[in-house]
Amino acid sequence: MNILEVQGVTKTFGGLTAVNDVTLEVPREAIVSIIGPNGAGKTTFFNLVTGIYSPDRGTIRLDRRELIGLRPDQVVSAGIARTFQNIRLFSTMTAEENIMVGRHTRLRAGYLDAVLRTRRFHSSEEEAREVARVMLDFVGLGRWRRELATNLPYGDQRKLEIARALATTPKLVLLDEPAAGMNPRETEDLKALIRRIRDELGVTVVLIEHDMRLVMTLSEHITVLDYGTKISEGLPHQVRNDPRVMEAYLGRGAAAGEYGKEARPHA
Ligand SMILES: Nc1ncnc2c1ncn2[C@@H]1O[C@H](COP(=O)(O)OP(=O)(O)OP(=O)(O)O)[C@@H](O)[C@H]1O
Repeated sequence: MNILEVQGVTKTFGGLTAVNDVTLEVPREAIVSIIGPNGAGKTTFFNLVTGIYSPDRGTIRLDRRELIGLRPDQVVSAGIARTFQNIRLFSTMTAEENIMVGRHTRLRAGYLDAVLRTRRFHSSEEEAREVARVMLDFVGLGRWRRELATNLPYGDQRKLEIARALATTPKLVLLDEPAAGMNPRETEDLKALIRRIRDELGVTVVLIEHDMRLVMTLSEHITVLDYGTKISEGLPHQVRNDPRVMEAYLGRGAAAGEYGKEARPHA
């Protein structure tokens, strides 16, 4: 069964159609990716799913519940967490505090519920601290608990953001370019972490990513956007060999030089 069903969403900014009639179905406990050249509409798509923007048309359902019209915090409560393309940590707070501030939504039954039920907490702060501890351990940052976020190595800061998202006990997590700026070793670590998020926590993962090696080895399904439109989707090898996808990437490479959008052959 699909956990997320997006049907025909469109979002325009003035004259620009950033997302054009996009349909996407994400099976429960899948790891899927959205790829496409710069400006293809990927982040806008995440912003639509998370309630930052409202689409002009279309429907977005999480477990059959319509999300359009919900505020971003209500979308989090409904079960969707995300990370951002650029690191958005509070640099003057510790790793632990960064997770505690993210966790203001109600605790639902989920992987944390099982851990927390075995203990009695005297305050919600104590409980939030325990959640932070569990999530830091899960992403392998237990030793950085009391360290300022800004002092963590770059790859660990990105993991901290993931831990913060997971602390809201989502059903679905959206990761916007999680490997951006990572070295190959950090990227390998990240890949293992994303698999564990799905395998051990049962959380469905949708990622936007430019690192094609990561995308091709991690994703069970890939959707390709170009100029806001879905131009291809399928298994990694199907997408990799799709001439429309190659053309989109090569065309956009050319667009960075002399060619404008109009000069570029359309997929
Ligand atoms: N708030 C906004 N107002 C106006 N235009 C916007 C807004 N947000 C996005 N756009 C435009 O929509 C298009 C899609 O942008 P978006 O950031 O979704 O692309 P992307 O695929 O995530 O790109 P990248 O890979 O570079 O992050 C771009 O042309 C962008 O300039």
